[in-house]
This record gives sequence, structure tokens and C-alpha cells, in this order.
Amino acid sequence: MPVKITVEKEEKYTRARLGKLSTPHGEVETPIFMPVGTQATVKTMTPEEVHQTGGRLILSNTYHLYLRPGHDLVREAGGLHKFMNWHGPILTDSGGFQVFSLGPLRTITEEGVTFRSHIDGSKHLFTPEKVMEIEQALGADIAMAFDECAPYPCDKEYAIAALERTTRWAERCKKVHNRKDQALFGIIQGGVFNDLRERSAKELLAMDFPGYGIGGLSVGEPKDLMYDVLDHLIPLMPKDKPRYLMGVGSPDCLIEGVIRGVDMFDCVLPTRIARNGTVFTHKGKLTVRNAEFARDFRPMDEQCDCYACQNYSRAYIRHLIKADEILGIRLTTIHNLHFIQQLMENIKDAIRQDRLLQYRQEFLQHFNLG
Ligand SMILES: CNc1nc2cc3c(=O)[nH]c(N)nc3c(CCO)c2[nH]1
Ligand SMILES: [Zn+2]
Repeated sequence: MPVKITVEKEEKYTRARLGKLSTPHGEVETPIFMPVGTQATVKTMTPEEVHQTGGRLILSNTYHLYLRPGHDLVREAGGLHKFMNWHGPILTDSGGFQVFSLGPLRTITEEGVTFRSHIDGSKHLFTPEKVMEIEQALGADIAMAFDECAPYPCDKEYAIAALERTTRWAERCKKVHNRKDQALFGIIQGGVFNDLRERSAKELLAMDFPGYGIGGLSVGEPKDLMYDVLDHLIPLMPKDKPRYLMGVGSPDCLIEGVIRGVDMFDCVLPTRIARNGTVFTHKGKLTVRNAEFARDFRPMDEQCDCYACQNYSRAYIRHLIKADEILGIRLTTIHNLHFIQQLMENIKDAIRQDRLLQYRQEFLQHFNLG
């Protein structure tokens, strides 16, 4: 069993749980936030900085690495861990989401998805079998099955067709996946329809994957709708397998997801907004590039002990960003990754003390959303 979760403690008043996820590249604590390293790098960070800010398990993308530099090259390099010098666990997404977000540039058939590269417009076909070949060549510890992520909103017929295809494609992935040191996770679909979610879960649970992604969410649906899907779905999932809510999320969604029993998260938000000069602080979001901070010599977040907040002022970081100096977005990225990982540490502490609902209250009080 290359990947296994051991639940250490269930929080008394919620479905939250503290766990250990063991993988061929080491053991990590859950709940866990995975920084996104789409093209085999967490943008602007060295692996040491990703680790320093609290990152332990990172995500990379099959779609992007297949197109550039190519999975054969990564295999020749000795696999993704060696290629990018990250020696902790890695998870690769299957491209299910990426090719579907390509919109008109792609065509879905039972065989797979034909799409045009966003890089040079060349034509490609992703089938479940092809995606498994790519993910096995990349060599991540966890490989996601090739799925069809239905958009939001979509009518029930569309969600049914996408769910049924996702189940058939999951079978095809399982049939050809044979890398023993890599865990294949199924992905539950079903849109925002609880009866379809139940059906997708049942069909995929019957295939006995070692872990499950919860797909088709964080695609523009209202947060309350996402929470409602989780409230209905998670009780149907086995307690001894990891639950990975794909593409989530913002600080409030991380807390709400943990409360509902989610173990794993990934989201580009912290690193993406950092590159736009916006950071999370204990008092909400702050866009440090704004003129109001030109002569503000305080740290970005006065309660933060990250490298950026301990050594640099808002004025300096704003100056760097305005001057297009790369150090600027490196510092905002260091801070945002540290902030999110610190939030996960606080959440784990709250689970240990059975006070996660109080922690939610305390955190959301100051952290004005938006
Ligand atoms: C940002 N929101 C989001 N929703 C997602 C939904 C899916 C999904 O349904 N399937 C797959 N394979 N990946 C997904 C990803 C990429 C990973 O972050 C998503 N990302
Ligand atoms: Zn900081």
C-alpha cells in the first residue's frame, strides 16, 4: 500500500480529523494544504523555501508537464522528485480539469479528450490510458485518475453524462495503472446534485481506490452549495481513506472543509494573488502594491513571523513590486504560503483541543472575507 492514512483523532463536535498520510516519500500530517507547482516549480520558490514556509506535499500537473518539457524527458531525468529536487511527496493531477478549462479548444468523446496545446496550438489526445502512461513516467506518489469535471452551472443530464464517463474512465485508469510505488486516487463527480454525488461515490468506492478526490467543486458555485455537497457526500466516504477536496481554497473554505471531514487541499490562490501583490493578513487581504503603503514601514502582517514580515516593510515590498523587481513577489509568496500553512497548524491544534468551531469564530472575526 504505497499511500495510507491513519486517523489519529476525531474532533468532538465536527467531522474534522487529525491524521498521518504515509507515502513512499515520507509521512505528512493531515489536514494538509498542498502548494501548487504546476510546471514542476511552486512559482518563485526554491524547494527549500517551500519547505521552510511549511509545505510538505506539493501538486504538479500532468497536462502542463506532458506539453512541456514532456514526460519522457522527466522520466529520463529520474522522475519528478529528482528533476525538481523535491524529495517529499508529490501529487499529480490528471489534467481532467485543465483540458476541460480549455473550453472550445477541446472535444470530448468516449475515447478521451482531443485538445489543442495552449502553448503552440498542436493537437493532442488524452485518453485514460495515455494519462496513466504520463503520470507513471512522472513518478508522483499520488496520481489522480483522468476524470471529466462538469462546469457550474450545468444541467443534470450533463452532470450525469460526466459522472458516468468519469466512472468508466476510472475503470480504464485502474486497469492499466501498475506502478507499485504510486497510489491511484479516484475522483468523485456529480456536480451540485447530491443524488449524483452519492451515485458517483458508490461507483468509485466499489473500485477500492486508496484515496479519493472530490472533484467538480470550486468551479464558480456559491460556497454554501459546495459546503452542502460536502455535508451530504463525506458521510458516505470511508473513514480510513484520504479525502482530497480539489482546488480549494481560501482560508474560510479551508476551515469549513476541515470541519466537514476533508483531509487534503490544493489551491493556486495564495501563490497567484501574491504575484499580483496581494497578501493574506490576520486582518484580511492587503494589496501591498497600493499607494497607501508607500510610506508604511510596518511589516505586511504585524502578527506574522515569516521571513518577509520579520525583515521587510510594506514600503519596501511595494517599491520592489512597482519596480518590477522579482524579490517583491518572492516575498509576498513566502508570506502567503507561510500564512496558509500557519492556518493549517492552528486548525490542527484546534482539532487536538476539540475547539475547531471556536477557532472558526475567532479566525473569521478578524479575517474579513472578500
Ligand atoms: C480551482 N478549482 C478547482 N476545481 C477543480 C476540480 C477538479 C476536478 O474535478 N478534477 C481534476 N482532475 N482536477 C480538478 C481541479 C484541479 C486541481 O486543483 C480543480 N480546481
Ligand atoms: Zn509574513
